[in-house]
Amino acid sequence: MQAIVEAKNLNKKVLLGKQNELHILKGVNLAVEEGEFVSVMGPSGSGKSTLLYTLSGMDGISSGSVTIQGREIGGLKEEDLAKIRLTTMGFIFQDINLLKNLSVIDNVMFPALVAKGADTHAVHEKAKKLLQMTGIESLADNAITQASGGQLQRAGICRALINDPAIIFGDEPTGALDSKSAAEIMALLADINQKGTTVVLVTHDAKVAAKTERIVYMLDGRIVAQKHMGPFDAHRDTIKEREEQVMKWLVENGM
Ligand SMILES: Nc1ncnc2c1ncn2[C@@H]1O[C@H](COP(=O)(O)OP(=O)(O)OP(=O)(O)O)[C@@H](O)[C@H]1O
Repeated sequence: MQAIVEAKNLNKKVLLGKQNELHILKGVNLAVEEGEFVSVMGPSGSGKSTLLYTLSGMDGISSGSVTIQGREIGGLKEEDLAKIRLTTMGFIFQDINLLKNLSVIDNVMFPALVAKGADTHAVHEKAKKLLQMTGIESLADNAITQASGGQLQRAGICRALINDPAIIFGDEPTGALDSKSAAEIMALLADINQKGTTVVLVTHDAKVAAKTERIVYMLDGRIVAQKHMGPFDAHRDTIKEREEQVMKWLVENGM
């Protein structure tokens, strides 16, 4: 299996004032393979979001390297990096970041229309299919202010998928949702992953992590433990058992 995204000895430092430097990521090594479903856990401030943003090239790094599909992104021009982000990656955030003056379907279509020469009709058809897949097709023409949190998150997933990304990054994608909506969104992400898209998400929630194949645990800017759960198989496993395994692992490792 080839790594679709890989960090080698990744360091991220930021200057706080003139004198103080904060070392956020401290020599992180992580290879995510094509088709994997990975979650990143760890206490608040351990560097999870920073890892996600540096892996996706949304944030720069101080030293080390990040490669996406074998291509090191460190030396790329912003324009080239933006193109890679647009065509290779989808992003789902906790605070969904949809544009308030656009309808649900226009929000979903937006990243595809940014590309020059996009076929608006084809993009519209594809957006409709995605809305259908996520069960919110009836909201297509509604203002996003009329949608619930779970519905907005579904729209966010549709938007993340519109350019057929090879990889989806999620920063607490279920963090703002009630448990029923969170479970539905996770089922959707698992389904997308089964169809071949790599998914990497940050979560505080053991129930969310239990649905992923591999859990990476961060502490103070380092990856200190990993757990290979294997793919969730609804015929063989119950999510409750997997969640208990995750909780046990967290406790055993003093996490
Ligand atoms: N641009 C920045 N400038 C200053 N400090 C930063 C910056 N980005 C992150 N930090 C700090 O780096 C640390 C790691 O932040 P990060 O958001 O990656 O952690 P996290 O594990 O995702 O936390 P949480 O679970 O609370 O979201 C925190 O102490 C944060 O305040």
